Amino acid sequence: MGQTWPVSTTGSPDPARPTSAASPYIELDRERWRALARTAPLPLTQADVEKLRGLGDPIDLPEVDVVYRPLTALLEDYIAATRERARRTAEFLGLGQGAERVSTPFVVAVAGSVAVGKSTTARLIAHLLARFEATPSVALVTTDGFLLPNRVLEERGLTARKGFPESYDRRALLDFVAAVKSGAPRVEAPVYSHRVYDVVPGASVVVERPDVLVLEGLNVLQPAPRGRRGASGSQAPSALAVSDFIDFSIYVDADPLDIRRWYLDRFLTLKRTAFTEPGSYFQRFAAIPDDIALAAASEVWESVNLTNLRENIAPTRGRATLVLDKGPDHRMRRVLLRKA
Ligand SMILES: Nc1ncnc2c1ncn2[C@@H]1O[C@H](COP(=O)(O)OP(=O)(O)O)[C@@H](O)[C@H]1O
Ligand SMILES: CC(C)(COP(=O)(O)O)[C@@H](O)C(=O)NCCC(=O)O
Repeated sequence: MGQTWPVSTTGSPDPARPTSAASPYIELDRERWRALARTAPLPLTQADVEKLRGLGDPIDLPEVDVVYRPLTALLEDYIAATRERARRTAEFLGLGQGAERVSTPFVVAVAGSVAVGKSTTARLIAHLLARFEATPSVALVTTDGFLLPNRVLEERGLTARKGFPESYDRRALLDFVAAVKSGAPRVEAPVYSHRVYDVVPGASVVVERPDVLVLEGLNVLQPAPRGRRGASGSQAPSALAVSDFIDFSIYVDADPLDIRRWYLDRFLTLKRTAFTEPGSYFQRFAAIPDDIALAAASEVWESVNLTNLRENIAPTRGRATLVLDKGPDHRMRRVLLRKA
């Protein structure tokens, strides 16, 4: 509570303002980015508007138009360039009409804090990318399915560390993304339920070689964990990270005080809706007064989610291809795009 934590002191340098004069990013302020919407293709149709409203987020449609239409047009350009490179590589290798043989799903990752708006961004991007003729098939996977089951978290003393890198089955997540990027015809990802606050035994989402995989999660830009040394002192072969299989990454950024407010607002909304449902892990909160429930949620924010943001998530921001910086009202303030 009352946390003062300016964006520039998150433990990693603001990627737009590194200590040296040069930055690896091009910075576009709201007006400059907005101007791109005038020429970006595929304006929203009535069907899009209805579909987007049906996604359950309080989406401001003009905002979708100015932010996500240029963003998805840019992504389509990266996808086309990647496919062209695959075609040229196949030609170089003498694989004949083998663009297929080296071309795999384009993986777009969406990273950022709990409650910063990753899910909303990922859903919007997935919907908008599927409208393009070149990418009709788009799959969306969230990394929460790869969290260790509550039973295992308890055994390892990680119950209060949900969302921290060590709370995931990192090997399974890495294997999943590696299989998708290997062009495997069918890959399964486990599923997490926010209602029961646990991984759903036996449930999975199937990814069948889509044009694009949107992968959303707190830790998608995390570097590989430090490899354990084997008996011979040699480094264990675990140096790969999920980020090695990402083609384009988006870090959704905002002031932590704003994110905290969004977290608590969402908590209050859920308290009145999802928490009242039978089987909800948080049903006990539905019946207690708002101020008491909010005090408990603030404590979780400070001790779990803000700590994870500071220690593990914000330090990965500078690895993103694009940083989407949002103001207190969720409106985009600026976009940082990595120089080519
Ligand atoms: N563009 C937006 N406009 C208004 N509210 C938003 C927007 N993006 C996210 N939110 C709200 O902020 C909260 C957090 O967003 P969400 O996508 O659930 O975050 P995350 O997936 O990062 O935890 C939710 O209550 C969501 O409805
Ligand atoms: C499930 C999450 C860890 C997010 O997982 P992600 O999909 O980003 O991998 C997070 O939403 C969460 O529930 N955190 C636990 C702390 C809390 O209840 O706020």
